[in-house]
Amino acid sequence: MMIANPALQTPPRRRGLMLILSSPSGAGKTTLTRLLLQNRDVDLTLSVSVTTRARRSSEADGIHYHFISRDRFETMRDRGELLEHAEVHGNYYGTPRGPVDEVLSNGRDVLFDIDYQGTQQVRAKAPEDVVTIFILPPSIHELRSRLERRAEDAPETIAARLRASRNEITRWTTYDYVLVNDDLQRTFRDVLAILTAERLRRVRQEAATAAFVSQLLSER
Ligand SMILES: Nc1nc2c(ncn2[C@@H]2O[C@H](COP(=O)(O)OP(=O)(O)O)[C@@H](O)[C@H]2O)c(=O)[nH]1
Ligand SMILES: Nc1ncnc2c1ncn2[C@@H]1O[C@H](COP(=O)(O)OP(=O)(O)O)[C@@H](O)[C@H]1O
Repeated sequence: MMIANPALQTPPRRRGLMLILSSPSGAGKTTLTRLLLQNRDVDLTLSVSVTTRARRSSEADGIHYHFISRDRFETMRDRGELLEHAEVHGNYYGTPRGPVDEVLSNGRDVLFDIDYQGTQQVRAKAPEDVVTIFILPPSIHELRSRLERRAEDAPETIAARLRASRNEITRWTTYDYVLVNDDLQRTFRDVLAILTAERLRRVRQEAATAAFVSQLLSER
């Protein structure tokens, strides 16, 4: 006779993880993020940052960023509403804490497109739950071409981002994984492989596996 065990009918979900993508401007974070979010099997929720930079013509408020004033940013920061924040290329960027906490507490995973400063802050707060990937361009020449082809920024903005890219690139050593984004589909497959393996880590499956193992061991 089968005896229903209510604890096994609703196995605990694994811990949610935080997948962080960082790169110099133009290496391909936004493109990879779009591919990840478009894929129905991936099940990631994007953390939508607040920023004080001007909206690009391709961007929508509330989808790519929440575009806010400096005053509003400083209020959010001072009230502790940001999980992390940094000044990048002369603008403020930050991650609203509330939506991230909500997704993680439901056992789901959050995707972040943030810089190395923000990555350090999130890692310091939740070292066990963070998976970090740094995306490198195949060359500086290609990085410049991509920024120019994207044609979203003024020439002086592109020049400033290229100058900053040299410092950003040196941060690769602080990341768990480093990918050279030459062939986009290949990089995307590598990101998926990392995500799949990280989701399967024992520490993230501990509660569900313990419940399963006790069921296995109770079999006669
Ligand atoms: N620390 C931090 N960095 C962010 C956040 N949102 C975006 N960034 C980073 O800010 C930098 C500039 O982003 P963006 O203005 O969208 O330019 P792009 O990288 O050229 O697309 C990138 O390195 C982003 O990863 C955030 O909430 N926190
Ligand atoms: N692997 C790739 N090969 C060629 N072009 C790419 C590749 N990845 C991204 N791009 C292009 O490069 C430009 C910059 O990419 P984007 O994703 O906006 O970079 P980031 O978000 O890191 O600033 C975009 O026009 C994008 O279509």
